[in-house]
Amino acid sequence: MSIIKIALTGGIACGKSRVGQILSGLNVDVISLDKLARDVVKPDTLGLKKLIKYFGNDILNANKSLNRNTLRKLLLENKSNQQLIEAVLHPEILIHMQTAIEKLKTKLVVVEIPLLAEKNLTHLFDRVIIVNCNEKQQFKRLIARDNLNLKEAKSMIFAQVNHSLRLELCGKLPTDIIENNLDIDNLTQKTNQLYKKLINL
Ligand SMILES: CC(C)(COP(=O)(O)OP(=O)(O)OC[C@H]1O[C@@H](n2cnc3c(N)ncnc32)[C@H](O)[C@@H]1O)[C@@H](O)C(=O)NCCC(=O)NCCS
Ligand SMILES: Nc1ncnc2c1ncn2[C@@H]1O[C@H](COP(=O)(O)OP(=O)(O)OP(=O)(O)O)[C@@H](O)[C@H]1O
Repeated sequence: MSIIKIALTGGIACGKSRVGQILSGLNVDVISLDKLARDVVKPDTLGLKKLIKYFGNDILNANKSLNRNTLRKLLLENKSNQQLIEAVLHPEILIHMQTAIEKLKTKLVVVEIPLLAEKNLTHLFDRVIIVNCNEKQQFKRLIARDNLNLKEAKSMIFAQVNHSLRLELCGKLPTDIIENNLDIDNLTQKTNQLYKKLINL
């Protein structure tokens, strides 16, 4: 039987990685596309070379690694930068994802994929988990975690679709929603419950 591929998505800072960590602690294979996105821009990669070609050496730190703050600013500056960065990085990220999935021998894999709905990638998966939280929590968590100002936080949130559109765009896939507005214990409890459902599929 082929592996069940479950997309783990949701708005920025709503708690996808936390859910991924909890599932990973339950021995589920979890692949993070944010992590793969870092791998494809390591020094000397084709990904980083292409970004340098478009944006110049200003996107590098003194040690030649990618300055992620600078790339984030460029991405948020205008739509054409965002499209360019995504056109360079997404194909590489998706190849890495397929390779990682092919290596697995388990019953299911969870892929943390922030832009599932935005990039219309639902056809690559069998099911979806959407982690959602209210806007107040989302701002609070994003600002605290990434040390952004309110304007930057707003731009990151508005670079993505909102929850109802995300839900609509994932419409064809069986969907589980985790509402993450309370504490970590509550999130752990909800994730454990979902885990029991998923391993019995
Ligand atoms: C903009 C970058 C440099 C910011 O790096 P940083 O280390 O601060 O954040 P990190 O990579 O952990 O991403 C945090 C979150 O930002 C959001 N995000 C990232 N890229 C995008 C994007 N292109 N559009 C909308 N939201 C995005 C996601 O919710 C993601 O989980 C980085 O996210 C990036 O390289 N983005 C382009 C690649 C991409 O689209 N990645 C998304 C996963 S496929
Ligand atoms: N229930 C919760 N209570 C308190 N803090 C939380 C809760 N859930 C998540 N957080 C915190 O909020 C921040 C955002 O969570 P997380 O990194 O899991 O979000 P994400 O959806 O993966 O974000 P991104 O799209 O940026 O990758 C983190 O600092 C995390 O520890």
